[in-house]
Amino acid sequence: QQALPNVVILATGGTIAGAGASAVNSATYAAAKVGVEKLIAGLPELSKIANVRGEQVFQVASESLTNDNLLTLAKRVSALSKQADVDGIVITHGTDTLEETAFFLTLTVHTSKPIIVVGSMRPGTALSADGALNLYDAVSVAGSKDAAGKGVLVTMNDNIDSGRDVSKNVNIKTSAFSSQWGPLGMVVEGKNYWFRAPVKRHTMNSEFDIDAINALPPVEIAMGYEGVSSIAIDAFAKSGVKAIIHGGTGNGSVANRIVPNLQKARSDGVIVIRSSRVADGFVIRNAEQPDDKYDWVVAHDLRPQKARILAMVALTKTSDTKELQRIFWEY
Ligand SMILES: NC(=O)CC[C@H](N)C(=O)O
Repeated sequence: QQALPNVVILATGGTIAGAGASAVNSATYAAAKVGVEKLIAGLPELSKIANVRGEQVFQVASESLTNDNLLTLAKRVSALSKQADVDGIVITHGTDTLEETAFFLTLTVHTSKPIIVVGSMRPGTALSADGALNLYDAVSVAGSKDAAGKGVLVTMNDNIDSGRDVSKNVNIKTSAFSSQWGPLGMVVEGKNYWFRAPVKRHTMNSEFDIDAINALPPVEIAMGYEGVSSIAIDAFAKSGVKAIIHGGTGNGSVANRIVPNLQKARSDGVIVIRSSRVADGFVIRNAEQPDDKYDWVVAHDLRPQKARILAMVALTKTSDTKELQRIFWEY
């Protein structure tokens, strides 16, 4: 229909495409089973709010996605966003790493058209399945003009969150996704209600462009905890990683016995990025560790898995630690 927006659904798998043996299987089921055509056919309400078509990009549980998958998906989103007959794009995705893909897309796809990443916590076969409404909301937001220019968004549980800020914070409830900075708005019965806008650089305003990125450098994460050894850090450094994200305790603190190992990694050319395993808050430069002296970078408010995404993207352009720190403040 002419008056309706054209929305493309890129399906990648996850619970939103999951199926269980019975309606009471809300947690025991197989992810990534239902194809995109069936997802669309199962939600006839979509045809009232958009001209929807689907593409099956992958059919996987999101914990198994690779860097190559990220590149493939982002390049497809970028190509579609340049088409005059596409007004918005929805990506259906497993929830386990949804926040990583959403952040990657918001850093690298140059468009102001709405891009929405969506998943569900229960398979479509379960009682009170959440996928249908989440997908309806995603298509609705993707087709609305007021969602343009806000970066990649996530619609889960009636909220509209920033793809940069949002994380999976509960692993078993439909209220799984939230951000310490709050949602940008809510979507109710096909209408968007906005309350805030992102201030970090994204999409049109990003210096990174997926059309120019063909490979991502290896970046690994080492956790901090009582009794931590240097085994992981030494192995990562030896393997040739370009950066190590240290998911430290508290304010990004680092056990004194592994500081020399991280210093050695840095002097061998590995970028060291301090983040925190604590869900909320942020890491302050030169607090806990002398970052200036050691030539380390801090991850601002990004959790280790989000810091890894930004590090990979940033390292496609620079390995200068001052530049990397600027990037971590700005994105
Ligand atoms: N709720 C989910 O989507 C989790 C299913 C699966 N582990 C995934 O991330 O794809």
